[in-house]
Amino acid sequence: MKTLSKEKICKNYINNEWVASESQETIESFDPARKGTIVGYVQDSTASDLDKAIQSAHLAKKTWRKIGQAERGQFLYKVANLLEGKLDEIAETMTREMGKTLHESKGETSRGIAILRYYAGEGIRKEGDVIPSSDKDALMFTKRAPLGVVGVITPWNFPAAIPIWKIAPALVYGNTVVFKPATEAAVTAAKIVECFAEAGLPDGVLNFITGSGSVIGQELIDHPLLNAVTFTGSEAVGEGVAKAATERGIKFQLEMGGKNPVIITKDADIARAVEGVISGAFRSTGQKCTATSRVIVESSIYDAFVKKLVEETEKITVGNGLIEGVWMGPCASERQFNTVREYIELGKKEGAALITGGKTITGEEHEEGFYVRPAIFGGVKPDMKIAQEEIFGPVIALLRVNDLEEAIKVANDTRYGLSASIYTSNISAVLEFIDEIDAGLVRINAESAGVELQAPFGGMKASSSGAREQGQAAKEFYTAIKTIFIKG
Ligand SMILES: NC(=O)C1=CN([C@@H]2O[C@H](COP(=O)(O)OP(=O)(O)OC[C@H]3O[C@@H](n4cnc5c(N)ncnc54)[C@H](OP(=O)(O)O)[C@@H]3O)[C@@H](O)[C@H]2O)C=CC1
Ligand SMILES: O=C(O)CCC(=O)C(=O)O
Repeated sequence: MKTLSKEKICKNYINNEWVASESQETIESFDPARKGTIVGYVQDSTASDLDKAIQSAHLAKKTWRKIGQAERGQFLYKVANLLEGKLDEIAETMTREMGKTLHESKGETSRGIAILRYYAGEGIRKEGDVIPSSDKDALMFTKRAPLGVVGVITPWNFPAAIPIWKIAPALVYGNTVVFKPATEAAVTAAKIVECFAEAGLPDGVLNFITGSGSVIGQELIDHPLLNAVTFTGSEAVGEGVAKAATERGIKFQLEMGGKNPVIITKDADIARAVEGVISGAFRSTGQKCTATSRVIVESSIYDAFVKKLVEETEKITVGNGLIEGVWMGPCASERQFNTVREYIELGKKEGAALITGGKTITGEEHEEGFYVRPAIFGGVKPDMKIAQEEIFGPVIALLRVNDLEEAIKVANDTRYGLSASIYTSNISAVLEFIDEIDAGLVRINAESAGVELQAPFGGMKASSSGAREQGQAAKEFYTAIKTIFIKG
C-alpha cells in the first residue's frame, strides 16, 4: 500500500516559471525508511522540455554576464539567507527522501549555506592579473570570461551540497545553468531551487528540469547549445558524459567513484583510528564517494584493531534517520540495498570472512525500510571484487599487510584514486604516504571522508576527470582566460 505523506508535486523551473512537463507525467519519490511512503512527485520531462530549458539559459547568457561579478555575488548571499531560513524543512525532506540521518542532513544543508557565502564573496575578488608586457608602453592583463550555458548533473547522495558546489561557482563567474538532479533526490533539489528562485535571479539564469537520466541527462549533454558540463555520479554514466563532451569540444568535469583506503600502521593510536574508520565507512550509510571501504592494517596490531573496530561497530544504531539517537539510516533506495546485499554475498563466495553485520534488519519499525547492519569482512585479498569495486554501502574490507611499503602498494592497487588516509604516529610514514599514495585527497590521522569547501576536491585515476571542484579550483573550470594587450 502506498501512503502519501506531506506529498509535493514539484515542477520544472524554466525561464523563471514553475512549469509542468509537456508529458503530463510525474515520477514518485519514495522514502527509503518506509518504502510505501511517497515523499513527493517530480516531472517526467521530455526532450522538448529540456530544449526550452537550454534555450532559456542560452538567451540569458549575455544579461547575466553583463550584470557583473559583484552583483552576481549579492544574489548568492540572498540565496544563502533564504536557504538558512528553510534549513529545517530542507533537511527533513532530505532525510525522508534519501535516508541519511537528520543530523547529517542538517550538516549538509548548513554546508550548502557556507558554500553559497564562499562563492558570494568571490563577487568582489579579483577576476584577473596584470602581467608585465615586454613592450613598456603596453598594458597586459588577464580577465576571466564565463563559458556560457553549464549543464549540472548531480547524484542523490548529497542532494544539497553537490548541486550547490556546482551551481554557486557557475553562477558567480557569469554562467547560466541547466540543472538536472538525480531522480531519487529531486524533491530535495526542487526545494533548493526554490531558494534561488525566491532570490530573484533574472529570467533564464538557473533552469531546473527533472526526469530520467537516460533521457533528460543524455539530451542535456548532447544539446548543441550546451557550453560545458559538470557531473558527479557513476563511472559508467561519467564515461558517456566525457565522450559526448569530447566529441563536441566542450569543457567537462567528472567526479565518480572511489575505493578509498585507510592504512593503520603498527604505531597508530588504535582508538582514534577505529573512530575515524567507523565514521568514514558508515556515516551516510557508506554512500559517499569519499567513504572508507578498504582498511589496510599492519599485522602486529591487526587483531587488537579488529577487536575494537568490531566492538564499536556493533554499537551502531540503525533506523529511520528522523528518529533521534539513530546513528545510521537505511540505504537510499531498493537498488542500493540490493547492491549492498549482492556484494555481501559475493564477499562470502570469494572466501572473505564476514566478521560482523551484513544482515538485513527486519521486524517492527525496520520492516518497511532498506536497512542493513554495517558489515566488516576480514581476510580480504587485494584482488577480490569486494576490495576492487565500489560498493557504495556500509561495508569494510580488512586487509592484513606486513609493513608500510606493502600497505601503500595494496592501497594503490585499484583503478580509483579519490581519497586515502593513514593513521600513524611515525612522521617518516606520513611523508612516505604523502609522496607515494595515488589520491586527490590525502588525509593523515583523519577519516577518508571530509571535504572542505574552500579547498580543491577531486581524484586521480578513474575517480575524476582531473578538473578539480570547490575552493578557487572551481574558477579554473567555470571560466576561460582572456589575455588582453592594450597599446595607447
Ligand atoms: N561519486 C559519487 O558521488 C556517486 C557515485 N555513485 C555510484 O554510482 C552507482 C549508481 O548510482 P546512480 O544514481 O545510478 O548514478 P548515475 O551515474 O546513474 O546517476 C548520476 C546522475 O546522472 C544522471 N544520469 C543517468 N544516466 C544518464 C545519462 N545517460 N546521461 C546523463 N545523465 C545521466 C542521473 O539521473 P537519474 O537519477 O534520473 O538516473 C543522475 O542525475 C552507485 O551505486 C555508486 O557506486 C552514485 C552516486 C554518487
Ligand atoms: O565527502 C564528501 O563530503 C563529499 C563526497 C562526495 O562528493 C560524494 O560522495 O559524491
